Amino acid sequence: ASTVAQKRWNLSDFDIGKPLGRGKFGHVYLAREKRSNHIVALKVLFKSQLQQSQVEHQLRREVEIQSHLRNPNILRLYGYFYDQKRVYLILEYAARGELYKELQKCKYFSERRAATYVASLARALIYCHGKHVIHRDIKPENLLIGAQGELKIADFGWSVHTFNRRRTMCGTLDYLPPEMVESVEHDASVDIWSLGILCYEFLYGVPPFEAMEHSDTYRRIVQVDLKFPPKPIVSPSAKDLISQMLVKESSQRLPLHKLLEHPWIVQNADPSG
Ligand SMILES: Cn1ncc2ncnc(NCCc3cnc(NC(=O)Nc4cccc(C(F)(F)F)c4)s3)c21
Repeated sequence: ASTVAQKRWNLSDFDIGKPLGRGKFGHVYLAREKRSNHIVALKVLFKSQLQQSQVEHQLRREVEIQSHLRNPNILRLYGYFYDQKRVYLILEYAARGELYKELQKCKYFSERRAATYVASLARALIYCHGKHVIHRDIKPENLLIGAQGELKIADFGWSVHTFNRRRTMCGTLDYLPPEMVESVEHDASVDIWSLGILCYEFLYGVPPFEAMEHSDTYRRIVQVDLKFPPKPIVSPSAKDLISQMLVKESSQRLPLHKLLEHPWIVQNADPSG
């Protein structure tokens, strides 16, 4: 039988449902594939905008990379199709939506919830790095929540196979490690830095180097100006983990498999993830 990936899809294969969100390049809709009744998310991208931003090659790379990734904490990209004006991404549907909205609602997460998310992201990144893929854009906006509350990394639009490493700047600087902000060579340890930023933001509700001006954020990142506010109360063990991840020298950052053995993760993360 032909797998999902080989079928040539088109819009008439789907019933389109409610909008799920809108990104810079287009909107996402709930959709049902008519023959199988399979619920998916359909991201609609305008070719004109992709051409304007010269990102078509990134989209092709994303589709290529995603077609080889299978992990419970990585949102599946089942396939794509296009018509005259648009490109459509057929995506796994994450029933509990966007993590950043959940973080805004709760202000910050409990240590158990934060550690559970960080551990599942670490496992997903170990899987990606094992396939020589670095995501490079780990931030709350790219994280979704599945039906059982599990975290799913989405949007590999900035991911690369680790032999080519160039990247142009775009989007928030907050999650970028020093070597990317300074635009020098970088490797999989960039995702360890971003995971450290995320862990801080899960616990405090804001990323550690946030500042009013880009120039101030830039300076705080390259100086690793890491401060832990007195509120909310966060365990010393959590601060120890974050301090081992937000290290300027990329080779000195805590490796992801060591993160899974860190006491804060062992004592707080729910093993099911
Ligand atoms: C909101 N929401 N709620 C539930 C839910 N369930 C599933 N998905 C959702 N949202 C979509 C999440 C995405 C996954 N993969 C993406 N990929 C992408 O957007 N790629 C992409 C776009 C434009 C340009 C480029 C390029 F060219 F620069 F590379 C790359 S977006 C959901």
